[in-house]
Amino acid sequence: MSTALSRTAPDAVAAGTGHPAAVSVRGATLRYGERTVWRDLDLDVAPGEFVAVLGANGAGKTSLLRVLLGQQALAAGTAAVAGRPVRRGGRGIGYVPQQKGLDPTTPLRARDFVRLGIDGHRWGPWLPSASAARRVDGALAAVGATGYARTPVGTLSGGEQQRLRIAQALVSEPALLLCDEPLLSLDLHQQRVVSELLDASRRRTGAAVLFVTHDVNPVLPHVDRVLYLAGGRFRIGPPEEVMTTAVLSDLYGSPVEVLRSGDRLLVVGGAAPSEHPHCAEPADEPGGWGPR
Ligand SMILES: Nc1ncnc2c1ncn2[C@@H]1O[C@H](COP(=O)(O)OP(=O)(O)OP(=O)(O)O)[C@@H](O)[C@H]1O
Repeated sequence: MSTALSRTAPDAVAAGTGHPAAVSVRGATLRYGERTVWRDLDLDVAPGEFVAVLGANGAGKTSLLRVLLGQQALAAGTAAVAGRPVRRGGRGIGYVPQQKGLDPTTPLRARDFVRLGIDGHRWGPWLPSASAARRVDGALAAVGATGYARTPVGTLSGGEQQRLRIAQALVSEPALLLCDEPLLSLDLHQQRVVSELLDASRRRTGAAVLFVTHDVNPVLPHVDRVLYLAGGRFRIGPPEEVMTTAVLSDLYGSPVEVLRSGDRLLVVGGAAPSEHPHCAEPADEPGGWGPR
């Protein structure tokens, strides 16, 4: 069932651009074996648009990013990036993967790790390039990592490594940024810095942002629309349309309450209906007050 509340991207980023959608997903169904994770998903993301992807553990958020990266096939439907069918290794996508600590022995300095975002796909020796080096310097500075540019990445803290992943995703100025819980491990100040950085970057370059998160609050000021996945179904629209008690209760098929405190949202309750016993437990509900 298609449950888009507002299928059209905001005028400010969609109207009159003449460009294909940054992301276009049609009638998409994702299955792992017998299990349907989500179905009949329709999603258009305009260049420059910031879409937060929300949903309980196991709702299929990371899987959606993997589909757009060409790493996961759909059971039905189509997915295109910048007007072209998705394919593995496609250029023009910056990806911040879900965080995993880097091996302490990883033989890379921080700035080399960031530079992989420019030429990591190439075989053979790196060609020194002044402009690539300038870009790396700029990306390091933007995430506040200049001070440890020469430090081996594996010896850095989780938050410091996370800043480098974000710099690596931004350094090539991609047309599409896929961010999988990019604020994890970051302190409050860095959460704000990184959220504002992603927002400024998409405004400057016209990159679309798909931002998977369990807490919409840190990015709420920047979000154009929310894609909420639950129990194989979805809702998409501006936060004020999707993040409501009525809409989320309907989506989950059980009582959910959305509370507001100032400009922050708290989602209480929610048990994702599931076609799979694996997912039949009450959802660890996203959308909480603040950083976890
Ligand atoms: N390669 C795979 N083979 C089989 N099942 C998978 C595979 N990848 C993911 N799944 C299952 O699909 C479901 C969705 O996984 P996914 O990682 O996309 O969820 P998510 O919404 O990102 O969850 P979380 O919030 O916990 O990160 C999960 O139940 C997961 O176990």
